[in-house]
Amino acid sequence: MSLKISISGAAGRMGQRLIACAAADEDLTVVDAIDRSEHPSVGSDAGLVAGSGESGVNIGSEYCGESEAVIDFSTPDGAKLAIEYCVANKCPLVMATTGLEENDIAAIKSAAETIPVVWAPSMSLAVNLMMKVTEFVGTALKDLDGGVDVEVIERHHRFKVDSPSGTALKFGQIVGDAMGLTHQQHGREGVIGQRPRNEIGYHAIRAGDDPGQHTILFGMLGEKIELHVAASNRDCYALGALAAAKFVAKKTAGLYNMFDVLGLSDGQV
Ligand SMILES: NC(=O)C1=CN([C@@H]2O[C@H](COP(=O)(O)OP(=O)(O)OC[C@H]3O[C@@H](n4cnc5c(N)ncnc54)[C@H](O)[C@@H]3O)[C@@H](O)[C@H]2O)C=CC1
Ligand SMILES: O=C(O)C1=N[C@H](C(=O)O)C[C@H](O)C1
Repeated sequence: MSLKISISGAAGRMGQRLIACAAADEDLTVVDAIDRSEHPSVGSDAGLVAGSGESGVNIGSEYCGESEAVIDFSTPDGAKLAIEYCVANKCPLVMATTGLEENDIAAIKSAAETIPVVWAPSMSLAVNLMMKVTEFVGTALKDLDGGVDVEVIERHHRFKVDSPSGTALKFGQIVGDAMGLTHQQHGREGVIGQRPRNEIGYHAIRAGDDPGQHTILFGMLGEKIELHVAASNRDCYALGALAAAKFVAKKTAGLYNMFDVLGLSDGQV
């Protein structure tokens, strides 16, 4: 039986790749292609907009009510509507939108009390594996004599609106927890003095059409480690989100992440 899914943010860069990748998966059927009502593609066939051929589903702003999982790659406003729809209709949710505020995050956690939710800033296998490696390296270097300076450097396309990326913030949280680093420093300018020991530096580069790269730099005295992960295109995120939809559709209420989907949770690796 094919799983019926809804895509929120369907006319966007990620939405189009989700529509195209889902069309190539016989275990999935897209029943809703949701976008904001003012979007110029509303009323057009979602598959034609995505360049993957006619799908028979037009982009619209109302859910049809048949969905067995909603995938949201939109904006904080779109995410809010997706959460409200899923809670009201007891529908499993995959939340991929970044740049969320505290109240949005509270809404995700509250939703997970009644429906299953997968929430992750990156649906990529490689990124999630690198999070595990980052935790390992951070833990190993925690008490190193001479100290270790951690910098998180991310690169994305010029169209990205949130900064730093949700993934960079997650890398920072992981390495901060592992190493006991408490201060977040976003860029540096002026005569600000020597680098304090307890900070994580974040640097967000915006250039061209880059689909996403993250580097975690561990700077020591005499040597350094740079962990680097880069997307070649957006399908790593789309395919991860579709796997998350299949996962979440079988789960009971609760908050899950991509470690759960990929079998990378503690005790599984
Ligand atoms: N977790 C992950 O693996 C990834 C997350 N993202 C995140 O996904 C989000 C979308 O990224 P892109 O596709 O590049 O952006 P985009 O700007 O190309 O697409 C967003 C789409 O959402 C639509 N939208 C706006 N309001 C809406 C509403 N109320 N309901 C439904 N749709 C609405 C927009 O009209 C647009 O078509 C961003 O927050 C981005 O950071 C992007 C890639 C991977
Ligand atoms: O906006 C993007 O493109 C991406 N956003 C996500 C983030 O903010 O971490 C994930 C990925 O890096 C692509």
